[in-house]
Amino acid sequence: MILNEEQTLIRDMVRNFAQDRIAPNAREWEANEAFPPEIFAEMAELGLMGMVAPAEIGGSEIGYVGLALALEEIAAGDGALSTVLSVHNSVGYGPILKFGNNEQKEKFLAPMVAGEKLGCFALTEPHTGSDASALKCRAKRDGDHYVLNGTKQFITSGKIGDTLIAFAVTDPDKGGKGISAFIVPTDTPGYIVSSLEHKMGQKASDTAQIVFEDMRIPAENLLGEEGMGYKIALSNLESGRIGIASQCVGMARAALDAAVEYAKERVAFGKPICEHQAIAFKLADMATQVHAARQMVLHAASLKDADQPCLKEASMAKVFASEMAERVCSDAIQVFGGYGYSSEFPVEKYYRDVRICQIYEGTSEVQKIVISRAVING
Ligand SMILES: CC(C)(COP(=O)(O)OP(=O)(O)OC[C@H]1O[C@@H](n2cnc3c(N)ncnc32)[C@H](O)[C@@H]1OP(=O)(O)O)[C@@H](O)C(=O)NCCC(=O)NCCSC(=O)CCS(=O)O
Repeated sequence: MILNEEQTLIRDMVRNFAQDRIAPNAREWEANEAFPPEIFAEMAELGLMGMVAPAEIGGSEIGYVGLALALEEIAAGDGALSTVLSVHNSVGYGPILKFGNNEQKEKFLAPMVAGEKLGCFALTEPHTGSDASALKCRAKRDGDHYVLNGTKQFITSGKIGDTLIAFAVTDPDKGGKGISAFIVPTDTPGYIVSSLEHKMGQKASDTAQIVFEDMRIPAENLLGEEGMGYKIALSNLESGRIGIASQCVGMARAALDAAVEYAKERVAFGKPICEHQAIAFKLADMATQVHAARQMVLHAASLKDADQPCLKEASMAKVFASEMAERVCSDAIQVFGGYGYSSEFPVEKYYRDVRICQIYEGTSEVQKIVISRAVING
C-alpha cells in the first residue's frame, strides 16, 4: 500500500516521538512496572488518544490506517505502551463511538478521546476467554440501576484505566443474546482490582483481575440495548485485532533493525557477520515477513476506513503478524548470539513482549475459527 502525504506525516511524527520519548525509557518503565502518567498527556497532545473518533467530539479523525501506522511506531519503542494505546483506541472507546447515545458520547467518549480518561475492556473471565459467550458475570436490574457481580480476568489497564466497557449476563436463558454491555467508571464503589498478573513481558502495562462486588451502575450506562452485548464485543474486537497486528509489525521491525545494525558491526571469521550468507539470508527472510505482515495490516485497516467488512482480513492480519513477530524476534536473538539473550541488548525484550500477541484479543486458534468460517461459508 502506498501511503498518502497525511499518513506519511503521521507515521514520521509518531516515529520521532517514539524514538525520542519512548524507546530510551522503555526499560525503566518495565522495571517500575508502570508508565509515567504524563506520557498519556503527551500522546493526547499529538492526537493519539482519539485517532478514530470524529472531530466533532474532539477526535483527531486520523483513521484506522493512521492508527495502524502509529501503533507500529509506538510498539517499536515499547510494546507495553502500544497495547494500552491500542486497547484505548479500539475496544476502549470504540463501543461507545459505535453504540453509545448522544449523552453517553458527551459524558464518556469526549474525555476519552481528549486523553483525559483512559479506556479499557472487560469481556474475558477466569474460566472463559475464547468461548466468549459463556460469561458468568451477572447484571441484575434494580430500579434505575444495574447491580453487577462477577470477576473479569486479564484486563489491560484494569488498574490505571478510568472507563471500562464491561460485559455481563442480563438474561441467563438466552446464551449470547442474554449478554449486555455497560460503561463502568472505574471509581465506582464495588470495582475492585483484586490482583495484577506477573508477566513474561509487557510489564509496564497492568493486566488486572477485577472483581465487581455489588457494583451499582446507573441504567443510563447500558450500551445499546439489553442483549446486544455479545455483538458489541465481537464487532469491536475486529479493530482491536488490527491494532494488535500493528503492534506485532512494530516489535518485529524493531528487532529486525537491531539485528541489521548488530550484523554490520559484529565481526566473525574476518568480516562483519552480515557478509556471511547465513546471516544475510536470515535478515532477508525477516524483512520479507515484516513487510508482508505490514501490508496485511494496512489492507485490513483500509477496509475498516472504507467501512467495508473486514472480519476475515483483521483475523488474518492478527494471526499472521503475531506468529511472524515471534519468529522474527527469535531470529533477531539468534543474530545477536549470546548477547541476544542478555538484557544488555533490546531483542530479548521484544521477544518477551511480542509472545502474548498470539493470545490476547483472540488467540491464533480463535482467528482461525473466524477465517475458516469466512472461507467455507463465503
Ligand atoms: C470463537 C468466536 C468467534 C465464536 O463466536 P460465536 O459463534 O459465538 O458468535 P457469532 O455467532 O459468530 O456472532 C454472534 C453475533 O455477533 C455478530 N458479530 C460477530 N462478529 C461481528 C462483527 N465483527 N461485526 C458485527 N457483528 C458481529 C454476529 O453476526 C452475531 O449476531 P446475530 O446473533 O447473528 O445477530 C467468538 O466467541 C470469539 O471471537 N471469541 C474470542 C473472544 C476474544 O477475543 N476474547 C478476548 C477479549 S479481550 C479481553 O476481554 C481482555 C481485555 S483486553 O485487555 O482487551
